[in-house]
Amino acid sequence: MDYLSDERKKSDFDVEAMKVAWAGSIQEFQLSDRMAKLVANDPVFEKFTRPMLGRKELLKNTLRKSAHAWKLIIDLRLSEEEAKWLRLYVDEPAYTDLHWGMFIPAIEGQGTEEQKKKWLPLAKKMQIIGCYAQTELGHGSNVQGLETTATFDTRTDEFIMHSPTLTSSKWWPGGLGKLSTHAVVYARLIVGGQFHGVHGFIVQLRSLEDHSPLPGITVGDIGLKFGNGAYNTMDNGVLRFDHVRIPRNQMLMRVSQVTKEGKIMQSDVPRQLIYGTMVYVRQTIVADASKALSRAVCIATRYSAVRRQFGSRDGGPETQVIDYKTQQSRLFPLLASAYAFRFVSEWLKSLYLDVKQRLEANEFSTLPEAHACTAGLKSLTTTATADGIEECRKLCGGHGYLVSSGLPELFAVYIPACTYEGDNVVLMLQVARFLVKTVSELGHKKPVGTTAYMGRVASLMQKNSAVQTAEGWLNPGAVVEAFESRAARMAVRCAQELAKFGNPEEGFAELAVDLVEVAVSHCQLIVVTKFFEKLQQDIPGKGVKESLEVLCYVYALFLLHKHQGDFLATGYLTPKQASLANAQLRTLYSKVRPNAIALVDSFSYTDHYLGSILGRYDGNVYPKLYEAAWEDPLNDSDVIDGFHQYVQPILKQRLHSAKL
Ligand SMILES: CCCCC/C=C\C/C=C\C/C=C\C/C=C\CCCC(=O)SCCNC(=O)CCNC(=O)[C@H](O)C(C)(C)COP(=O)(O)OP(=O)(O)OC[C@H]1O[C@@H](n2cnc3c(N)ncnc32)[C@H](O)[C@@H]1OP(=O)(O)O
Ligand SMILES: Cc1cc2nc3c(=O)[nH]c(=O)nc-3n(C[C@H](O)[C@H](O)[C@H](O)COP(=O)(O)OP(=O)(O)OC[C@H]3O[C@@H](n4cnc5c(N)ncnc54)[C@H](O)[C@@H]3O)c2cc1C
Repeated sequence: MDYLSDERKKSDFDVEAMKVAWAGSIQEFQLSDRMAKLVANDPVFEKFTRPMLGRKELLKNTLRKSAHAWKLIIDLRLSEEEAKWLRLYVDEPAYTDLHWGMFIPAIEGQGTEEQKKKWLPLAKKMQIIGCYAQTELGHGSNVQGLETTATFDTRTDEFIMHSPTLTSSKWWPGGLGKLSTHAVVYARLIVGGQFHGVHGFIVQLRSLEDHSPLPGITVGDIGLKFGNGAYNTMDNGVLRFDHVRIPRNQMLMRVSQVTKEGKIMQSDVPRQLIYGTMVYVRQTIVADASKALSRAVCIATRYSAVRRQFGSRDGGPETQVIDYKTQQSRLFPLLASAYAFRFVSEWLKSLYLDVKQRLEANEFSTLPEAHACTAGLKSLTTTATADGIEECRKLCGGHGYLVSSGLPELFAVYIPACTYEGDNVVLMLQVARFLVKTVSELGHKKPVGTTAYMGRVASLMQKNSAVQTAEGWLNPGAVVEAFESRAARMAVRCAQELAKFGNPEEGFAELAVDLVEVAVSHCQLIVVTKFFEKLQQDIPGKGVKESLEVLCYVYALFLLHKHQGDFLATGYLTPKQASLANAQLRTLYSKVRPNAIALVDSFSYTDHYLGSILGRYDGNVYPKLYEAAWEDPLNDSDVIDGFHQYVQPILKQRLHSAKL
């Protein structure tokens, strides 16, 4: 029985076409759908018992699933793209994420042709397992502050890898703790007693025979992390070197080379390319944000349609909680954000692929913009997603707190995304630096790409919003101009404040809070703009484009409402115009309402991937919650172990004293 069938009938767009729009293309949809079903129908990938397992069992279970996934990849001859989807739907962080997601990309991006030829075939056949060992106990954000050393020894043509202090211990790398045989280790290069910056080195950590650590290497897991199950399926590790020698050709040498004689040769490649793997992963994290947020929203939306509370008339049904305006005002902006992040990630991927191609042809001019966009959007989308998952939990009331709602585990797995691959504040400060530089160069350099609007700063500073009615906000030009003006005005105001400081670094440090706000407003503008640009494309299917248009306005006007202080303080909007935007937002929520279930069905998630009783496709929530409670191990017996030993004596004592 489909308890949500009435809801599904209310929608006025073609869900199958929306699934394609969400996936990006029919090919991508079919590929993803095939992999989702493959995983959902395979009992090895069951995940409901995960939060009940102890750490050792949990990790062993992950290894079993990863081995099974690898077997499927080989047996079914899956492409790299199919394998990526398969791992995503297995939905369990594992050492393989870092092997495929960072170790291999680091070699691809920073290795020479010769190094790629040697290491990539081994890695891609999984004859070696690698991780990305950058962060240390003492430093993560400050990469230049890393303390591990790689000292060149001209006599033996080797580097000596060493951990000189406790704080130089590598600390956090996923896959390092128990599984990696190799790592790309980031260390200070020392040649002839001189420090030559941080570089990547391929280091073997464990024997390929018996997996024991090689001489001079101390390695282990850093311990339990937040939440049951969740990210504890990953062996984040600690690593120390005691004068471990590696051949010279294991330094990744695309950026700088060290010759046999101990000479440093710089190629034309900028040294920022050493940070290139982070740019790549940040871009994938934006795509993952839309997946994580859409999962939470799918659960909260379906449950909000099932759940009824108050409002019964003449004994009739109570009100579905999704019909409360307050519920809509919390839920629908998240639904719109999931779509917005999906489309901005699509754009970011194309920007990244373009930069990658240029880098391969030794053309580096677009790297700073790629860095700013990946850093800023990673920060913006992960912050919103982490907060959004928690909001979805609250939107599900008490039942959202049950592990079987799927939300606690999703939250626990997701929140480190605000920290890993760059702390979100540190990353916004990078965007701010980029914007300050752009503003300072306005006189002699025309801004391009996502900062092109800064070129119109003079007019953006003067012109105020012309919106007169609530309907007036349903105009892409009016909305985009509002976001451009706000970002440009905030940037200029900050630049003026900065100019008051004699020392720019001192000014940057003092005004950091305002600078982060400028960076956030710039990144929000990017997301809004890319959503409108998406709507200019051909999007087939009855009502699909219209529904997306509604979501685009919900996203933009929700932000405008939330940050109306900025829009008012910069003088671009009047209080009346801000309240017209809010009135329009209420109308838009009413347009989303009948389509809400269809909009989350369009994510095409299997019940397996959602992992939530509240978010079940058929809406059969209460009987399944009731059933699941009885499956809890505590309910194996009526009287639990420990009762007779610890509780009964207390009860008896009370009875005894009561008699007295
Ligand atoms: C179940 C639900 C689904 C959830 C799915 C979950 C996960 C899936 C996601 C992904 C899959 C893979 C793995 C999963 C999980 C975890 C992986 C985590 C791995 C890690 O966690 S791995 C460590 C990452 N660790 C960092 O992230 C450190 C952050 N810290 C930095 O990144 C730098 O340290 C910085 C930038 C703060 C300071 O750098 P600095 O000290 O050099 O100083 P400065 O600021 O002066 O920069 C000098 C010049 O370089 C330019 N520049 C900087 N960065 C650049 C870049 N990347 N590209 C190009 N240019 C760049 C600047 O723009 C400037 O340019 P200019 O001179 O022109 O102004
Ligand atoms: C689950 C998980 C997986 C990880 N996987 C890996 C991995 O595979 N490989 C790897 O190498 N690393 C990994 N990391 C490490 C991760 O990349 C770092 O933790 C991250 O980059 C943040 O650095 P940090 O820990 O040094 O934070 P810190 O920089 O110490 O942050 C602490 C606080 O200081 C603030 N702060 C720091 N610098 C500034 C500044 N300049 N201005 C203002 N505020 C500042 C931050 O905003 C934050 O509030 C992982 C981390 C986690 C949690």
